[in-house]
Amino acid sequence: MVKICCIGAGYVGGPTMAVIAFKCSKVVVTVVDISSQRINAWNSDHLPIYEPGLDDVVKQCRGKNLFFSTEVEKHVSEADIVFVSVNTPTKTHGLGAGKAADLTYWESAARMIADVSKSDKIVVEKSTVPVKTAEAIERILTHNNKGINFTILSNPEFLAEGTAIEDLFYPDRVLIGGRETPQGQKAIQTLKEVYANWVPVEKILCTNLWSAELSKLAANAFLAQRISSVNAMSALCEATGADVAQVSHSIGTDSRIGPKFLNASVGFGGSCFQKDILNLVYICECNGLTEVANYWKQVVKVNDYQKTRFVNRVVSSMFNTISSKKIAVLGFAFKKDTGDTRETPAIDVCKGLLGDKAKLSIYDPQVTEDQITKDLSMRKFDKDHPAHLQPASPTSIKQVSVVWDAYEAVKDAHGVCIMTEWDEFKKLDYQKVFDSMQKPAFIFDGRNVVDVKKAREIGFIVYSIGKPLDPWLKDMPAVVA
Ligand SMILES: NC(=O)C1=CN([C@@H]2O[C@H](COP(=O)(O)OP(=O)(O)OC[C@H]3O[C@@H](n4cnc5c(N)ncnc54)[C@H](O)[C@@H]3O)[C@@H](O)[C@H]2O)C=CC1
Ligand SMILES: O=C(O)[C@H]1O[C@H](OP(=O)(O)OP(=O)(O)OC[C@H]2O[C@@H](n3ccc(=O)[nH]c3=O)[C@H](O)[C@@H]2O)[C@H](O)[C@@H](O)[C@@H]1O
Repeated sequence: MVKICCIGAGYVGGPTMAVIAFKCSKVVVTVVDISSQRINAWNSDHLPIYEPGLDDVVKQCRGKNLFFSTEVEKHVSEADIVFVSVNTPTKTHGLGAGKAADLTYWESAARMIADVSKSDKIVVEKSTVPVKTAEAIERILTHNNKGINFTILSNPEFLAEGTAIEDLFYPDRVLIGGRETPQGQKAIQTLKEVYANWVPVEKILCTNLWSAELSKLAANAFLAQRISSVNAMSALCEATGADVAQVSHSIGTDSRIGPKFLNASVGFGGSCFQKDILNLVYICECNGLTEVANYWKQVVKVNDYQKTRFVNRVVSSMFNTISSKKIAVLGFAFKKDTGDTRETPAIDVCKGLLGDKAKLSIYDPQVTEDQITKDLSMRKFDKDHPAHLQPASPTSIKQVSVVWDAYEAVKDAHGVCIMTEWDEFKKLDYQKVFDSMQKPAFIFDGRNVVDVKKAREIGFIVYSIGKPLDPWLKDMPAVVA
């Protein structure tokens, strides 16, 4: 029986290991974490993350060949293959602060593996790491040379939150990078055999270590770049009367461009796109590639511009002041079907609105009040560190209330900002919403979920990203400097 241990029971470690256990009955998988709270949740009926289909998979294997434990050292020492899926956030201080990846958690995991191991192991980079990390990790693993062979592989994860189980069941590809040595190739083969239990072999791509590490950063950069490209177009659409949905459809039917990832929005969020691009920028700068670094930096800049543009639309539309006005914020998660709020555009938009002294009433079906309060009081980049390093009890913010119903949020509001494309926001009774709001009633749709024509017929003044502007908004400046 192959024994797998995964260090890090987060959004990646939890679902990926659950699927490996589910698909490979002959493999025993143990997921370990320093956070006992997280492990307890994995062992309970209320899993620590919301992900469609995850509950079923976990229930079917937990206690059979899938285990969650805080006994990190014990399970690492017993494993044949150790996946490392810990946080790799953006550095907040020191050299490379605000750009470079913080490898503190990875390094401490690697040191622990080296210290507790008594047998040969394959160590798999599951976290997203800078290219060449494997070299540093190899040095750490072999520092106290006890005669144990560690073979390092890079096996980056491409799942997206909200569709993690589907992505893991039917991946576009699985990528495994290893050293071009007999030992490296043998390790690739061992990991390949695990995935081959359910992934067609032609979809398992094998490369050298550096290609695998860099491919992950490149994939996220390309995906984010598409969103920034379409968002840049959305600004031009608003200025010219073109409709960004029509433009996206028109260009997406070109098979060379393709239709996916062309939805204009208030900006991309999530724990990875920004951090991975900043990391890529830093690596380029370190290699003296300033022009290349600047090229990728622009993807993040346009994303920030899109959020600022949105806030400025809200303020300028509402007579240039939102001071003391109630604004309903529908959705806080960075996308639908997840409760994850890391780097969600809602944080920057809410902070922008609060900066103009608005009163916010926030509703998200999956995000707790505690989480929202934490997010709005935390510094940028702090969010992606392990939970035990984050502020314990955030102080509530006077101007913000969090409610558990969309209709409650919009009651007496002057404006509604839609921040997440939850299906339920498409199905709201917008006549009822309109009736309960102050007039004129505004909708600012950051996700293009509202039927603009219908909403205007009801009487709303509607701003929808990249759509032809409401006559009310036409002469308002899109971005106030
Ligand atoms: N969230 C996502 O959708 C994706 C994330 N990734 C990458 O995967 C990595 C992990 O991301 P997430 O799962 O989202 O992070 P996460 O924050 O949800 O999970 C990381 C876990 O590692 C634990 N941890 C940290 N140091 C530890 C140590 N020394 N020993 C034991 N446990 C430790 C933390 O307590 C935490 O529970 C990151 O590098 C990320 O870039 C890659 C693809 C998708
Ligand atoms: O490395 C990672 O963490 C993962 O990052 C993304 O996955 P994720 O962030 O979970 O979700 P996405 O579906 O990519 O959405 C990211 C953000 O872009 C936004 N988005 C996405 C698509 C689009 O057309 N427009 C748009 O604004 C989403 O609303 C969301 O805020 C990638 O899609 C995954 O392949 C990758 O593994």
